[in-house]
Amino acid sequence: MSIIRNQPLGVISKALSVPLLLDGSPMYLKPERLGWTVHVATPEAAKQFFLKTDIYPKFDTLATQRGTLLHEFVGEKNILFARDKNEWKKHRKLVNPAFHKSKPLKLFGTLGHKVFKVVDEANEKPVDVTLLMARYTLDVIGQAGFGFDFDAILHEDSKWVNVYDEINVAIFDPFFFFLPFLDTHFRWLFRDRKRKSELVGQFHAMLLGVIEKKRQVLQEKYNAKIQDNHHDVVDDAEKDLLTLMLESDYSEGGSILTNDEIKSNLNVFFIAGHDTTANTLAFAIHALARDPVIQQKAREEAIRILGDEPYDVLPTYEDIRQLDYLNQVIKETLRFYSPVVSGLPRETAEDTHLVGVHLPKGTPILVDIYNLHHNPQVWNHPETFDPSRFAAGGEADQQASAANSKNGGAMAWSPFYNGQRMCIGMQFSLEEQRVMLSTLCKYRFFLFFFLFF
Ligand code: HEM
Repeated sequence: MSIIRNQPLGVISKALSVPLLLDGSPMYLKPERLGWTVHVATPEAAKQFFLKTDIYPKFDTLATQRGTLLHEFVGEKNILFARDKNEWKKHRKLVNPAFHKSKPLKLFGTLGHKVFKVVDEANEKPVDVTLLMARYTLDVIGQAGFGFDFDAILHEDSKWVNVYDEINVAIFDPFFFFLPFLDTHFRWLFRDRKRKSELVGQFHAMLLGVIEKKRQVLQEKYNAKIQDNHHDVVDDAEKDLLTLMLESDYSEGGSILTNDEIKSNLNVFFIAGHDTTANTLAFAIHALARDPVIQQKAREEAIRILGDEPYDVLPTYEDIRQLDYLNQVIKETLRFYSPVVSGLPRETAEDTHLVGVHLPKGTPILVDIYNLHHNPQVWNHPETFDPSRFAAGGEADQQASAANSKNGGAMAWSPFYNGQRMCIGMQFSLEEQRVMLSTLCKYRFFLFFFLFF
């Protein structure tokens, strides 16, 4: 009934799957697109799953999507969908340095100032926070990803924002997502779908243009360096991910990833990094609006660290390291709302046992992040939003303590997954959230209800 009534995931989960965990079961079966799929929902089972990537390789998700708009958009070879270990390692190695440099805090802060402009211009009228955060993270991923300005916060009707939005909505259209054969075999019946495919082509052409241009600039810089030993003057933190990827490509001695592979990885950053962070930010603001006490505590901390001058500030590393309470709010938001409810499905590469349960070769399996985070056998009062779980020495620390480590306690909180294939954008996203939320705290958040009669 919950599904038919189109109720939120939390309600469906509470009604259907959480009860299956009450007797301490580590996993349950659920029908998915790939057939009956094992959903893992305890830290101990999750730990074994995360650490044994050879036994639980990614399912070839793209094989079921070849010819769909999703496949057209992300392409074949990239870090997220790679199933083959060597293929994945190649991408991760090239993408890694870009994510391990310091993060573009200045960019996060400057784009935040544009957000304030929108809020100020609303003049105390309600603001659609979900939309505004989606605009913010699109501008972040455009500029931090490949130095491209979508200008989405201030001009939501600009050409590339519309193109990207249309593609994004079309890719996850449930009709085509759950019936991919309509896309692969019957697209000719849907004229609008064909137009979406043309938009993907336009978007890709734009990306390839940017990649090619950056390659040329780097090649020239690289040649100049060889001639006059000239040193780079641009701060790594303010370089975009594409430049950092191409630079590490050069330091590896030439083009290891083709333009198509680089483009595919950039598209993955959109799929993996845009809505995920936007939704977390929107959920955090929602949680603060629902609880004035938590909101006030977060605001007092932000003012203590950033000051309450009338002008807009740009938080430094030193500042955001001190945002202890806000960090707890962010972590609790990621637990409570779990913007990624589960990772991409894996399948067992051989007959195996997971916490004593026999799983035959070829079984589809994933960690159900939402239910792991809402499992009453794991968390005290999981349906209460309580940031103090993440205070030093609090519930999360106790879970992760040495005494609980063999039971996978440290994996009880896994919004970014864990192990080798953990989210590479985790720190990037966390810094982005810390900058946005700490500076946005100068406003007071209220819930606004639409009443329909
Ligand atoms: C709140 C924000 C985010 C959440 C909750 C999140 C969550 C996740 C999860 C659960 C995975 C594992 C997926 C799987 O293996 O099936 C993942 C992987 C990944 N994420 Fe994120 N993510 C976030 C933000 C980002 C950002 C900002 C970026 C990039 C700019 C990013 C890039 C990636 C990539 C490239 C992978 C694949 C890593 C690999 O397989 O080696 N994510 N993310």
